[in-house]
Amino acid sequence: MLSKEIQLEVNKGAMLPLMEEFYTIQGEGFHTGTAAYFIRIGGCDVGCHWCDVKESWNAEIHPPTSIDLIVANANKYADTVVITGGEPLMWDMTLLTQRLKDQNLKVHIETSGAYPLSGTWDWICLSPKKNKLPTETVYDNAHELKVIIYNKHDFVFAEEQAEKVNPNAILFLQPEWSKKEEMTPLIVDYVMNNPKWRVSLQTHKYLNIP
Ligand SMILES: C[S@@+](CC[C@H](N)C(=O)[O-])C[C@H]1O[C@@H](n2cnc3c(N)ncnc32)[C@H](O)[C@@H]1O
Ligand SMILES: Nc1nc2[nH]cc(C(=O)O)c2c(=O)[nH]1
Ligand code: SF4
Ligand SMILES: [Mg+2]
Repeated sequence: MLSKEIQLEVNKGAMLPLMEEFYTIQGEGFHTGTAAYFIRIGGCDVGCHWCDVKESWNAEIHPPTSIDLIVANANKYADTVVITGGEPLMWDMTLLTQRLKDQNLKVHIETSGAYPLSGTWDWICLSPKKNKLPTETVYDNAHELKVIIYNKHDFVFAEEQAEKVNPNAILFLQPEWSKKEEMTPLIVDYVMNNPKWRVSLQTHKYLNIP
């Protein structure tokens, strides 16, 4: 249990349950191949059975950390910060993104969109999940839509999500890691037949980097 004081700071978004921070190469989606400082915030209740960071789900095991400390660390690295999780939009992102932007950092988010949009973002990567669909504000503001393909039905889900997202969003299909041998060839065929989509791979896993 957090003390009342710390709980109030977390509610304001002045402290956040920080799981890890690391400087790496963005492995996925539109910005693949570019250096970025990743900030992983704990807490997620979406429950994807194939999630590759299940250790992030329980916010209570990740220490509430002041955003001043998070920003000071981020500022030492590249000019781009990626906020991920867990599900970062479970928390109020207003203060964290303001402080990062005050340092002239570009601020990106990886989100399922399952919670209302908070914060000011240079890039929003929306990766919708069937269990808990995105809110309207995230569909309207996403810069990219990245749908994970675990089985054939996920192509149908991907088309439904493409109908809901704003028309400027760039569309990606990304194989679920454990099914990649089976799904990647289907994605390749799908993109050739439906060229509004692009392929996204988890390239950091091939590069053996975080
Ligand atoms: C771990 S999630 C954290 C951010 C947010 N909760 C979300 O789902 O977008 C980061 C990205 O990894 C993707 N992802 C998670 N597990 C994966 C897996 N096993 N294979 C492929 N992509 C995966 C998610 O869809 C999301 O785009
Ligand atoms: N290198 C690298 N790129 C990523 N892109 C999205 C990631 C995430 O977990 O949100 C991720 C990650 O965990 N590592
Ligand atoms: S929404 Fe993201 S963090 Fe949450 S379970 Fe799904 S992939 Fe994992
Ligand atoms: Mg990851």
